[in-house]
Amino acid sequence: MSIQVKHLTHIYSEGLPQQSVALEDVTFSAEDGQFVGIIGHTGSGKSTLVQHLNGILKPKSGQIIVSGTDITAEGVVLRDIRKKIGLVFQYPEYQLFEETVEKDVAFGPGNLGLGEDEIRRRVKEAIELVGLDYEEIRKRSPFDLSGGQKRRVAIAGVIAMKPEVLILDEPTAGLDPKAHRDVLQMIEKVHSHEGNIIFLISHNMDDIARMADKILVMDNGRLAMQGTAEEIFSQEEKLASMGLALPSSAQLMKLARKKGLPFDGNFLRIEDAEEALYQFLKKD
Ligand SMILES: Nc1ncnc2c1ncn2[C@@H]1O[C@H](COP(=O)(O)OP(=O)(O)OP(=O)(O)O)[C@@H](O)[C@H]1O
Repeated sequence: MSIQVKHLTHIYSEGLPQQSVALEDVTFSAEDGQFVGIIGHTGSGKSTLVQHLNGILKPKSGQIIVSGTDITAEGVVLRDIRKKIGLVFQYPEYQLFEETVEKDVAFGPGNLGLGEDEIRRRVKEAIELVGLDYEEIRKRSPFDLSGGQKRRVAIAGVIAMKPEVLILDEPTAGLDPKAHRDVLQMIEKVHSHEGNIIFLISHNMDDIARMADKILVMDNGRLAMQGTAEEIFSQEEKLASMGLALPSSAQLMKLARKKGLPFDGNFLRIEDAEEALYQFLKKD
């Protein structure tokens, strides 16, 4: 599986006084198993971009080639694209609607035309992958669950379709710190289990620095930067000009360096900062 996005441009309400150029000439690619983080200020075009990847939005111009097929071409069957490319919207729990968790998670695979046994197997696997107890939760109403549980059930519904590409638009928005950590761990688990391409939109630089193999930085509808966490977060001034900060561990160690403490490195992960501080403090 590979995705190539070429010169993608999208304009909302084109020709009307309120027209807005949400994407302009965006080009990048993602390969099998890659974890792609997408960052950028509010309104920079992140959600608009990912909604093109599974055909919800059509571009004004440009192409999206999914394993050799241009999904923006006339006559492409969107159902086939959505089998391969799953999108978890912001606050996906608002889309839960069935009476039981089991039925809700089964909805997507049911639409794929799979047999009952295969649907049941996938539902169980997806519920367990998102860290919920299948037997305990399957007959419960999704509406009686906690916020974090609802979010997981909604994500399980997309995972159960076994998408080759899984897109998550701010999956931890509004969750408390524990649920935030749990959902991220779950995403890492799904990624290592399924080996799919993941696109993760987040405002949390620590999460992106930790998880992404490749980062796309959006700014006013343009792809302003792309690269590894090391490449992106070594350009602090450029990020600041786009309203973006370094991960908090990198900021902390920068402050320590300013105070004359001998910390070299970028400290993109909190564990690296902890280890350096620990080694420093335990000396003599
Ligand atoms: N349905 C729409 N109709 C008109 N304009 C829209 C629509 N959706 C988004 N826009 C505009 O397109 C631009 C990009 O919006 P988008 O939601 O893609 O940004 P974003 O980076 O995902 O923002 P956020 O971080 O706040 O979710 C913004 O200027 C926004 O106002």
